[in-house]
Amino acid sequence: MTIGSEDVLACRDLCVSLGGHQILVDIDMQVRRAEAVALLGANGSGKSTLVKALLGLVPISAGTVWLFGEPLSRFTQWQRIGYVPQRGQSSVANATVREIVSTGRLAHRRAFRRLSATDRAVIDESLERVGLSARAKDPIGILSGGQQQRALLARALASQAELLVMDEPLAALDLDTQKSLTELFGTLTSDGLSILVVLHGLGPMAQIIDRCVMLRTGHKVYDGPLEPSDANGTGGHHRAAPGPEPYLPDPGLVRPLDTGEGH
Ligand SMILES: Nc1ncnc2c1ncn2[C@@H]1O[C@H](COP(=O)(O)OP(=O)(O)OP(=O)(O)O)[C@@H](O)[C@H]1O
Repeated sequence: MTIGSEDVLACRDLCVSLGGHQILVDIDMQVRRAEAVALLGANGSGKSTLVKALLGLVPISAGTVWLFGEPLSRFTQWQRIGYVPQRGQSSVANATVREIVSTGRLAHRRAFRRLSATDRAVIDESLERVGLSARAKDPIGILSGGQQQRALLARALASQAELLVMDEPLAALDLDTQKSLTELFGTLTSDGLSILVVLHGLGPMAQIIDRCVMLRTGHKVYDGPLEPSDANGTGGHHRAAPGPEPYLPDPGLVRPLDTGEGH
């Protein structure tokens, strides 16, 4: 089985079982270079599990994952991937914000070497980009939830990865911050960064998402582009939480149900 030369991430027939239950069933998907793909679906549909399986963080029961063209089992270039886990999964309360962001540079440093001037500049710029420069010396544990999320994003930015995998990165962030980070992600994808992002609602991210993959009870039920009318971001919540009725594989499902505009 071959994968596309532009694919930075791909999986075929991916199955995951946890605790005796099959969580993901025969998932095929890919993320291409410079593409931003949203992973959508109701609570418990398997989005986080899929992301973790793609990164080798949970065991795969069947199927294959490729990262940058290498099978997951042989992949070693983890510096090419930045991962922003779901909030609350990676807090180290006593570390300072700067220390957390500095760990994003680990893959670039040689063992036992201090941070280089380049490392420090990248860390400073990453803190600046998420608006946390003034909080750099604070222990991360005293920051608000949204500020902690920004620190995790800064760590991913500091890694200068080619693929960012993010699990609800904008949850708990105010709208202005969501917009400015979306703008930043848009600039980075224009420069060749690829993004796979778990979202509950598209919100401002609709502006930069090229394609969405929707899961329902562990099955992929949609993989396609956003409709042009989705670019205003109003449709995401409807898209992210399909109702209990049988799924119709119709891209119309990704159309906003209520744009709030009168007739
Ligand atoms: N370690 C585990 N053992 C057993 N079941 C698990 C485990 N991890 C996840 N699950 C189950 O897998 C299903 C999918 O969970 P997952 O966290 O992937 O969903 P999600 O789509 O990311 O949900 P949410 O939108 O609520 O974050 C859920 O029913 C969950 O209970």
